[in-house]
Amino acid sequence: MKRLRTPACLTIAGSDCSGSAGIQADLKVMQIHGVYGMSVLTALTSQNSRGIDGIYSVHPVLIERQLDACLSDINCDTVKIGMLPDFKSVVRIAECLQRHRMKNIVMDSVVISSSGQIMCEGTAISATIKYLFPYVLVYSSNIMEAYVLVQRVLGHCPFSLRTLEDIKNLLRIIHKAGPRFIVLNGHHVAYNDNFEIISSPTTDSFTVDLIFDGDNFYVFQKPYDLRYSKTVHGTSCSMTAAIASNIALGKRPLEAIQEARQSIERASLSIQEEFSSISRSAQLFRRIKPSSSNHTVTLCLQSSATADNARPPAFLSKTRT
Ligand SMILES: Cc1ncc(COP(=O)(O)O)c(N)n1
Repeated sequence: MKRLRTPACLTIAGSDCSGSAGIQADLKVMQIHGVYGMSVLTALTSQNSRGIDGIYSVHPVLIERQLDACLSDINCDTVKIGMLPDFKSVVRIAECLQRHRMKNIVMDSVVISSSGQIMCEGTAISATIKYLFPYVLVYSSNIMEAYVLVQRVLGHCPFSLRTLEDIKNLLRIIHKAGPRFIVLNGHHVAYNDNFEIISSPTTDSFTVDLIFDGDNFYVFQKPYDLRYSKTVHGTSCSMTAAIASNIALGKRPLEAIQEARQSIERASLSIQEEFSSISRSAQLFRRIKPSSSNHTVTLCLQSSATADNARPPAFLSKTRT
């Protein structure tokens, strides 16, 4: 059926003055996908590819006013949430999103930046779990952030991270707290053939990304590649903005997630390392190509307890392990 209007997406995030992460990355990615982008700023930062040296939070009242201004005027298909600096902002955002009955919420966990900077107060994480998680459709994080989150959910993490099964258990706990789909970026962690985490990767080591939908784990195993850990900062902002855009375009969550992962991964891998950071950033955004919706994705499905009933969507061709 022909679309009558351009899909619209709202990003609630911090500003990255250097243009690679946060609001700036989100709007670029939405534009690439042909989605109309709106933005609510939660914080101003001074940063570049080497690190972050200043964070200034926007007053929660002004965050709420920005949100009301956008949502009371423009029909919004998807909300993408990034940096949430403090408790009060989270509470205001949660109230406002409920008031406007926003359903398609995609959240990027912005707890620690790729340069190692803490991006929010601890109480903001607790507020996110309590007030926002019940409404989150897709939640995306890396392993360290997932671990910090589980510590906040349970008060402590009841196991240490030694194997892939431990990582899956983190996702099971997060899923119980609310988000319906969880995307785990695992490219910093290396495994051996027994799926044990190893600290000194060899040429045989591999990494694992996961998607969990509450029933099934979709497992993406790749050779450990140093290039993944050297990509431009803002890669996870771009990936979640791509997921939000795909959902705004009418794709189902698993399809939206998988296409976004692939397009960002392809773009990241083709970046030429010899160039300056600004040029690498420019290359990333230039090379993000939204996937066409009718391609087949081959992935490896590892089922949880419901293995026998597991029925992946038709567009995923599965191979069981
Ligand atoms: C405003 C803002 N939001 C998010 C990130 C995280 O991105 P990364 O972890 O790639 O540094 C960032 N650096 N700045």
